[in-house]
Amino acid sequence: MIKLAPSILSADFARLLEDVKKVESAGCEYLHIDVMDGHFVPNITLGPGIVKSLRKDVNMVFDAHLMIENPNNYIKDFVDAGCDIIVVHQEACKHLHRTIQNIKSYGIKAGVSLNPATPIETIKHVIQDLDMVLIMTVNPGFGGQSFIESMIPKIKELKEFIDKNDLTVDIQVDGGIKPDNVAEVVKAGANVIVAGSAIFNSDDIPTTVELFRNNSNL
Ligand SMILES: O=C(CO)[C@@H](O)[C@H](O)COP(=O)(O)O
Ligand SMILES: [Co+2]
Repeated sequence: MIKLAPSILSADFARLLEDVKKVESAGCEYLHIDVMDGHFVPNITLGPGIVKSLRKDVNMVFDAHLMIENPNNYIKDFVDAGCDIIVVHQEACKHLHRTIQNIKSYGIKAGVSLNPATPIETIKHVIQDLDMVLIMTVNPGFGGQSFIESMIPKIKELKEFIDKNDLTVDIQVDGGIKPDNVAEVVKAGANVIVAGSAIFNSDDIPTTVELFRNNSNL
């Protein structure tokens, strides 16, 4: 069974709560919150204040994808805002082990994200502490980009590593995932599917969500 995580980057920020309620009532499990600082990635999005406001009216699992420099300095703010999972980028953490422990010290789930060019090898010594690994299937920064096909063997490699070492770690994929390629990533081993433009730009969100689920049933 996959978990669907619509990315709010493609929501209408002027109608954010209204849009989020649409994906919640369509049965999506996670709300994927893309936080960008204009340094780690060129784009700027939102901070913990907006997350805190949404938290009051939304019951989905809040999955924060921090695309920011020095994420360790902001973990507490996002925990206090109500995040359930915090994902940091391997490339943004000088002391990745410390940041993972910091996230877990608040009793929430910790994840690490890998840019397309970053090998699985770089998280080999911390993966036993993780709840989720995020394989970026586009270069981070923007919604609506094309899926990078060469990430399929990377997802498979991660899945094999997890199974071989008897770990319980979710594999999240993010970027360019649509109803017509979801089967491919699920077959490779992904079980948490981020989709921004495919869901929020759809005229019929419940039908699109159903299509994602039907197509991922292998
Ligand atoms: O983290 C990011 C982009 O950096 C993503 O979460 C995107 O927002 C996904 O959008 P689509 O590619 O599904 O439109
Ligand atoms: Co994201």
